[in-house]
Formats: sequence, structure tokens, C-alpha cells
Amino acid sequence: MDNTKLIIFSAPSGAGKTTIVRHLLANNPELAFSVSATTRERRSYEVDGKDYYFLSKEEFEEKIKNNEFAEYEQVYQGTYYGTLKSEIERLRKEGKNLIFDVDVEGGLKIKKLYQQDALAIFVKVSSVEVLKERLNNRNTETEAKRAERIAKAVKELMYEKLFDVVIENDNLEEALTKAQKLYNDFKNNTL
Ligand SMILES: Nc1nc2c(ncn2[C@@H]2O[C@H](COP(=O)(O)OP(=O)(O)O)[C@@H](O)[C@H]2O)c(=O)[nH]1
Ligand SMILES: Nc1ncnc2c1ncn2[C@@H]1O[C@H](COP(=O)(O)OP(=O)(O)O)[C@@H](O)[C@H]1O
Repeated sequence: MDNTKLIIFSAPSGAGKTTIVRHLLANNPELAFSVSATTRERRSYEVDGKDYYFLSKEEFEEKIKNNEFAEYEQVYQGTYYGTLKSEIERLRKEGKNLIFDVDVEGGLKIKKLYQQDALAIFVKVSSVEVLKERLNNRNTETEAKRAERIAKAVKELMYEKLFDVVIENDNLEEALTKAQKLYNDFKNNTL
């Protein structure tokens, strides 16, 4: 089946897209997570093959050479992230709707590739201060890496208008309800 839906979540780091994506996955069994490949270090709570395919730089560059990515980027200096064509094809063949957690540029590229089969959602918060606070609380990065994420986030805020829909994630409950409703409407062609 190649007419399944693709639902893309992009956001500045810390806005809450991973939290929203996990919630939708837990509540919608026909949804599957598009596992990206990356060269960044695994966080203690992450599982290889479930959260990301963790690859060496050499392995990743080999796949670039072989044209295996639908899209990829060096999101942070020296760190690759990308969506493998094989991942999308495998899950669509299984009849799954796919959900993506990718950065803003990656999200727009996937939207361009899949057009009306894809819904591109931008998650935002009311201020950069909120992002900083959440990244501090999540405590998964060093000070320098956090600063890099914040600098990128400030630039990404300008991309909001290029997305199909925006979800404000100041209140998590409201954001989760809106995300579920959007997914239902998109899935049922009633958006
Ligand atoms: N373009 C692209 N970006 C990705 C992909 N996978 C993850 N990302 C993005 O890379 C950025 C960094 O992700 P991560 O290291 O998990 O950090 P976090 O956003 O701070 O949780 C986030 O914006 C992700 O959405 C991908 O396959 N392609
Ligand atoms: N509405 C919210 N209010 C407060 N904290 C939140 C909210 N949404 C997410 N968080 C927390 O903020 C941090 C960043 O969220 P995460 O989903 O990892 O963001 P992203 O994937 O966009 O980087 C996490 O610790 C998460 O638990």
C-alpha cells in the first residue's frame, strides 16, 4: 500500500515534538514511527533501532553515497540526521501511517516529496525563554550543545508560515488534544 499518510512534526529543539509524537504513537496502533539515522551519541534512555539508527560517520556517509536517504542534513555541526528511503517504504508497505520527528528543513523536504499524502505540523512555544527552560530541565546536553540548539531554534521560529498547521505547546494537555484531533481529521480526509 503506498497511499498511507505521513504526519510530520518539526519544531525548534525543546518545543515538545518528541513528547507529542510519543503520545500519538501510544494511542494510535496503526501509526508507526519513522526511525531516523543519526551520528549523534545515544542518550541513556534511547534504544538503537527504536529511537534512532545510531551510525558511525563512515556508515552514514556510505549511505549518502549510495543515495539511500529521502533527506538528510548536518543538523548540528558535524552531526548527521537523515530519513532512510527504506524506512518509509517498509512501513508504507505494511499499511502503516507514518509519524516523523525531524528538524524544520527535513520536515519541509518530506512534505515536498509526499505533497497531499503528508501533513507538516510546526510545534511552537510562546518564547525562547520557555525553550531554554525546558532544555535545562531535560538535562540531556552539555551547556555548549544547549546553546547550539537555542541558536538554531531562534532561526527556526521564522519557518512557521511554511507549514500546514501550527500547534502551540504551552499547555501540554491542550497540545496533545489538538495533535490527536489533527491526526484524526487528516487520516479521515476531513481536515
Ligand atoms: N532533517 C532531519 N532532522 C532530523 C531527523 N531525525 C531527527 N532530526 C532532528 O534533529 C534535531 C536534533 O534531534 P535530537 O538530537 O534528537 O535532539 P532534540 O531535538 O534536542 O531532542 C531535531 O530537530 C530532530 O527533529 C531526520 O531524519 N532528518
Ligand atoms: N507543554 C509542556 N510544558 C512543560 N514541559 C514540556 C511541555 N512539553 C514538553 N515538555 C518537556 O520539555 C522537554 C523538551 O521536550 P521534547 O519533547 O524532548 O522536545 P523536542 O523533541 O521538541 O526537543 C522535555 O523534558 C519535555 O518533557
